[in-house]
Amino acid sequence: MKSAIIQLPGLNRDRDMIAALTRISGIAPITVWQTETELPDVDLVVIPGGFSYGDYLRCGAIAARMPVMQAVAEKARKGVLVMGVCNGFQVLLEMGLLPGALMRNASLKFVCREVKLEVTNANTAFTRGYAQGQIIRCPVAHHDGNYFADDETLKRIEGEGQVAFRYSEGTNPNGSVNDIAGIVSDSGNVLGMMPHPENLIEAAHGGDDGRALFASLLGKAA
Ligand SMILES: NC(=O)CC[C@H](N)C(=O)O
Repeated sequence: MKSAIIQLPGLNRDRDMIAALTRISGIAPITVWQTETELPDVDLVVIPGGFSYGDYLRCGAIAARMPVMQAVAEKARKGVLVMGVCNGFQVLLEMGLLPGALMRNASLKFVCREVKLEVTNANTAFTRGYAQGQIIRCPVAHHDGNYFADDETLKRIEGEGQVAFRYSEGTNPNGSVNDIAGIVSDSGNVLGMMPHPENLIEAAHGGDDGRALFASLLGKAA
């Protein structure tokens, strides 16, 4: 599988994502700077986590308006897999590629800890390596992870199986409505999630529960 990683000033999880994709797919992703207007021919585009533009204005708002994002939106429209993790999720919401918004954590504090996630829909390109309802460990590190959507949108995404991951076992770290931790687009090829699966892929990380997500994308066993 060929992948591209978008790089923006202020991101800090891009190297972790590159390492995870390289480790699991055996092919290093192509890195694409924010000012590019075209993307290479790839199967997967990833917007990694961090603090693009210092989180000024709103997390992800400035990044969403950079030239490369039009190319990302075009790939999404064509059905190419697009994944945004943490700041990447915020960018995808700001671009309108996913519904809802991420607000300041209910605690008004930055949270950096491990949570439990339920794989709410194991029938997506990103989650098929997990069992339906499986509980996995995953780290989080953010201050704007409080997912919100209006009642109508919430009903739709819940009804259509667009909730991919939910915080479980009372570990919701940010006040997200319905414990939502990650969602897919109605077309199923765009995933946004706050937790960081790229930081739990091998023994040195203290576990490998994130591995199956990447393996799902590659059509490989975890
Ligand atoms: N780790 C991240 O990507 C953090 C995202 C964003 N800067 C926040 O704190 O909410």
